[in-house]
Amino acid sequence: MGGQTETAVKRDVLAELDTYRTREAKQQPTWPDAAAVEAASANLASQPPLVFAGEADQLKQRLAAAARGEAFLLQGGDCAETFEAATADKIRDRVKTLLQMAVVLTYGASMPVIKLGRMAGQFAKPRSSDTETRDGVTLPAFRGDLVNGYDFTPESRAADPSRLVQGYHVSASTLNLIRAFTQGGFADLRQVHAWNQGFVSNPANRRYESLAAEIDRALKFMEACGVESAALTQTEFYVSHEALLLDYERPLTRIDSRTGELYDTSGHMLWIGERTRELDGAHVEFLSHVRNPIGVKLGPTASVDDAMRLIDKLDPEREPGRLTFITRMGAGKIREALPPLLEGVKAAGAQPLWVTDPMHGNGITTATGYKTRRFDDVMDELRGFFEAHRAAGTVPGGIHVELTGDDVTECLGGSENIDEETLATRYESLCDPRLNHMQSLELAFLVAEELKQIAH
Ligand SMILES: O=C[C@H](O)[C@H](O)COP(=O)(O)O
Ligand SMILES: C=C(OP(=O)(O)O)C(=O)O
Ligand SMILES: [Mn+2]
Repeated sequence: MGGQTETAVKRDVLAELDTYRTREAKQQPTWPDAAAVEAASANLASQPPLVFAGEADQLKQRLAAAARGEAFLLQGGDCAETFEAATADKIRDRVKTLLQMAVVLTYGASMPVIKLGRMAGQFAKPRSSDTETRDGVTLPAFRGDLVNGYDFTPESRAADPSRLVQGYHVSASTLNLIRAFTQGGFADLRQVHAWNQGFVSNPANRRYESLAAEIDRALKFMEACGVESAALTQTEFYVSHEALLLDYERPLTRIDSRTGELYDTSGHMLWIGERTRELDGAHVEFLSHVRNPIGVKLGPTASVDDAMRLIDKLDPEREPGRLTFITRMGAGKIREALPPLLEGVKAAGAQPLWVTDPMHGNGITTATGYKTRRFDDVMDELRGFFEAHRAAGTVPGGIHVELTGDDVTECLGGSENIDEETLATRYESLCDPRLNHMQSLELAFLVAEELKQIAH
């Protein structure tokens, strides 16, 4: 192909991608200075990709296995990552928590677990309201560190495009550390006890300890038999975030030199949120043009028709692993809302990966103003998810949760029995309440029980 022609082909591919600019993009910030957005965008466009297209393809294959019931997806991390909390200790504790949960699930289900962080890019938030009022003062709502600051001052809450570039660099250093941890020996299964160290002692990690002891024995047995495998010493770990801010996603979208196809290189998997999944909206249009695995959140108002149109638009070829539906119905609604969706999509012959987000349909606000969730509701939605799939004969392929390795008090209940008064002691989230380390392990044990029933 001549140089001229190749340039023309690339131009056409990018022009198609840019169709999204003609569609309505909800939940975008009001940037005060268009020239500064241009400059940030040009800067991002000149940066190296954060992930390699081949890795996104590999994840797609793993997700395809999950959709067939041959693997299980564990997707988790903060609601809103922050620049300040992108420290070695906090990243390590989140990775450790996910590795621990993965061990519990793998052991329970005898199935590979795909580890996918809500990490290294989860910096932009859709909000119910554009503004926040405190003591009679109204300012723009906090939209995530990629947009503005959390401090309640006019300066901090003004949208600042230079944050787009800062977010790229924080994502790069986060991803670098994740890669180092998971490839460099930290994720070696012989560290299964070490991942539990440093966390406050609690019933869930004591239960974990006894499972870790069993795994240890099994590993020693395998070692004695001469079994050696990289699968025991390293682990694949992928990253994902909501592709909300198109001024961030667009300049990080690149043409893959191997295939000439477009990939959004800001993360391995990108998802579309409940508030931005309109079929004719900019987010659906944008992601329809990239080849990464894509998720879409589906809330209780989603119809079979909505789901089928999204499938036709985002996955017209029905490519295995391409599309994940992340349902977030609420504990009180899942048993009514999910079965018809599963049955309708199945009847139409489609096989997306079905994942449950048992967090976002269960939000409540306490009298004292804390956004929280009851751990019991989260567990109840999880059970409802497995029930619905059992009844429909479809595959419950994974979970999507907001969690942290820190000992926070953001969700009510769990075996520590966090109550409304306790919430104030260590409520650190800048957006939604996360499961703490113990609640995350408890949840993993429950899911493992459910998966065991399927396996046997
Ligand atoms: O994850 C996010 C929240 O659910 C979303 O940002 C909405 O939060 P809000 O209702 O506090 O704006
Ligand atoms: C905003 C989120 O979810 P949803 O789009 O399902 O409300 C989220 O995952 O943080
Ligand atoms: Mn959230």
